[in-house]
This record gives sequence, structure tokens and C-alpha cells, in this order.
Amino acid sequence: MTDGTFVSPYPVEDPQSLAELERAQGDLARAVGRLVDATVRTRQERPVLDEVTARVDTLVERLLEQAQEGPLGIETSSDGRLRDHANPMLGMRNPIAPPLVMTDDEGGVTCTFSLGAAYEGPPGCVHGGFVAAVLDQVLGTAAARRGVPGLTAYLNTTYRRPTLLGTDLVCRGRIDRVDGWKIFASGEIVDPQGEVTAEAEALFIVPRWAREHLGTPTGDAGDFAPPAGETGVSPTP
Ligand SMILES: CCCCCCCCCCCCCCCC(=O)SCCNC(=O)CCNC(=O)[C@H](O)C(C)(C)COP(=O)(O)OP(=O)(O)OC[C@H]1O[C@@H](n2cnc3c(N)ncnc32)[C@H](O)[C@@H]1OP(=O)(O)O
Repeated sequence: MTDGTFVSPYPVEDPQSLAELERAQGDLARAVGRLVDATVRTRQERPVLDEVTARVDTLVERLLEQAQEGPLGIETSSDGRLRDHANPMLGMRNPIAPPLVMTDDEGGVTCTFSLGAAYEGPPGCVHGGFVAAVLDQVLGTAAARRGVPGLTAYLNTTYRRPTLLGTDLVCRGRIDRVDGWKIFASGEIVDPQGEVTAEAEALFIVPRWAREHLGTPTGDAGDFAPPAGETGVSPTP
């Protein structure tokens, strides 16, 4: 989804306590994100590794004492907007989300980000799948912010040069053409030297099951509620 692009049709009963819960969820995700990074980079040996593993297992059990069965889907945030907190690119509750933070600009969106050791593909470089995932999310967000929140029908990615880990990167996405429920977008990742490391052309399509709920492309979720069983997307009142 698009992390707050759409106003939720569901009212929030107690925004203040939900905001406090969200802060705690975000803190946990950031702490676990540091754990993921440390797990990849540590040079500790046994018995330290055994000790940490046992402590992590205990913490996992604690969290699972109260957990839902399946994925999160879409939830209404304390700010009254629809958010996909589990999104691995920008979800507030997902420890592996870099996270990507988007700003609107003329014709699309811009995102600055940096990826660490947990995203390594070729030595010192971002794994190509994550390069494509960043482009997918940024271009998809540009489409959604134009009121056409589609699923990716294709994403043609060209890798021009290695995308280095630990550097400040910029990804831009723009809309090239809108044709009804289809939106054609393109974008690129640029390194600190101003060189394009990867670029993509993509088509996003609002699926049939979502069209009647959107009515016409508006940029707002309206009374959006996907039919049960037709998609994994499940808004939570
Ligand atoms: C509030 C509402 C929320 C809604 C939802 C939120 C999503 C908000 C996303 C934000 C940003 C996310 C960024 C990460 C994005 C992912 O990660 S999405 C996950 C990866 N993608 C998928 O899983 C998509 C899987 N594929 C599908 O679900 C379906 O094939 C599609 C793409 C939705 C299209 O199916 P459909 O809805 O049945 O559309 P259909 O009527 O068959 O085709 C419509 C038109 O598109 C054309 N077309 C279909 N597929 C293709 C294709 N691959 N190539 C070229 N043309 C095609 C058809 O020929 C047709 O053309 P016309 O005849 O109209 O000229």
C-alpha cells in the first residue's frame, strides 16, 4: 500500500492511545532492525552467540503470547489514514523496512534512503532484488498519489552500475502516462556522485476488485473494502 496516502473510511476511537501504541511498535521495529544489522555484522563467538540466541528466543515467545495469526493487511492509523505497517519497504512495524520516506514533488515522488549490511548482494553492494523493490515501491507510490493505486503488472529494471551499501541514495519516481485504471511510471536510483545506478519502467493497474470501490481515480480510499477471499488486503476497522 502507500503508507498514509489514503484517508480511512473507519473512525479511530481513541487516537491518542493508538498513537502511543504506534510509537511503541515503531520503537520495537527499530530495535529489532538494529538486531538484524548486528546479527549480520557480529564477530562474536560461542558462548556469546548461544547466550544471545537463547535470549532472543525468550523475547520471541513473549511477543507471540499476544499475536495475530496472519498478516497485518491495512489498518487505520491514529492520524485517520490507511497504512500498511508490515510493508517491507516503508512499514512502521517492519524491522527490515529501510524505511523509505517519500516526499511529493512535481510529477511524482522522491525518496532518500541508505541500505546497510542486511541488504548485501554482491560484496559491498545492494542485492538486486532490493534495488528493484525500492523502485517498485517508489513508482507505485507515485501512481497511488495520483489517485490510481495499482498493483504492479510489470517492473522492467535496468541495472546500470552497482548500488553501494551505506551510501546516501535518492530514488525518484514519476508518472509518464495514465490510461484509465492503468498508470505508466518510470524512475531511477541516483548515487551521491549523481550517477544513475538503476532505472525502471513500470505499469500499475488498479485490479478489477478495487475499481468499483474507488469509483473513479480520486486519491482517496472512499468506502474501499475489498471482498473477502479476493485479496490479501484486509482493512481493519
Ligand atoms: C484503495 C484501493 C487499494 C488498491 C490496492 C492498493 C495497492 C497500492 C499499491 C501502492 C504501491 C505498491 C508498491 C508495491 C506494489 C506491489 O508489490 S504489487 C504486488 C505484485 N503485483 C501483483 O501481485 C499483481 C498480480 N496481478 C494482478 O493482480 C492482475 O494481473 C492485475 C495486474 C491487477 C491486472 O488484472 P485485472 O485487474 O484483472 O486487469 P485486466 O482487466 O485483466 O486488465 C486491465 C488492462 O491492463 C492490461 N494488462 C493486464 N496485465 C498486464 C501486464 N502484465 N502488462 C501489460 N498490460 C497488462 C490488460 O490488457 C487490460 O488492458 P485494456 O484491455 O484495458 O487496454
